[in-house]
Amino acid sequence: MTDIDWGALRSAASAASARAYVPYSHYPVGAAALTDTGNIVTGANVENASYGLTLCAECALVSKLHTDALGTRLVAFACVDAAGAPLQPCGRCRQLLYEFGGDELLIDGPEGTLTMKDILPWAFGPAHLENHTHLEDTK
Ligand SMILES: O=c1ccn([C@H]2C[C@H](O)[C@@H](CO)O2)c(=O)[nH]1
Ligand SMILES: [Zn+2]
Repeated sequence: MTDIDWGALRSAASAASARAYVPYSHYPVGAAALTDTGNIVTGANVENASYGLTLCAECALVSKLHTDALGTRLVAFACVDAAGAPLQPCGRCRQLLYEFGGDELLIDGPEGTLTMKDILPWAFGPAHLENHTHLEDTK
């Protein structure tokens, strides 16, 4: 798909970052994605006094994808820092996004469009859990 409105996605991500809860890092992150149903889903990071429990912006996004019925698959994804510059998803978030976008998910990169396969090669995903033999079935 070549007709992605990356400007609109970045704007949506920036708007979402204004809703970040970042009293500890003071590092707001906003994420936005175009879904298979043509909706835009967003998320912002939500920190916690127990720092390690912080939810990344992408975590909020994938949760809202389903809870707000905005689609089932992600088509294109953008993430921005407070300055509106493209931000690379952390490793955990790459895996979270892979579940709903797969190898073909388009990613807004610093020098053009990347794919999920570029930033998470040889990914583990839902396909690996299909048609496998359950341990119980072998008994
Ligand atoms: O992919 C990422 C990487 C970091 N953060 C957030 C987590 C934390 O609140 C802040 C600093 O790490 O940035 C995200 O939301 N997404
Ligand atoms: Zn993350």
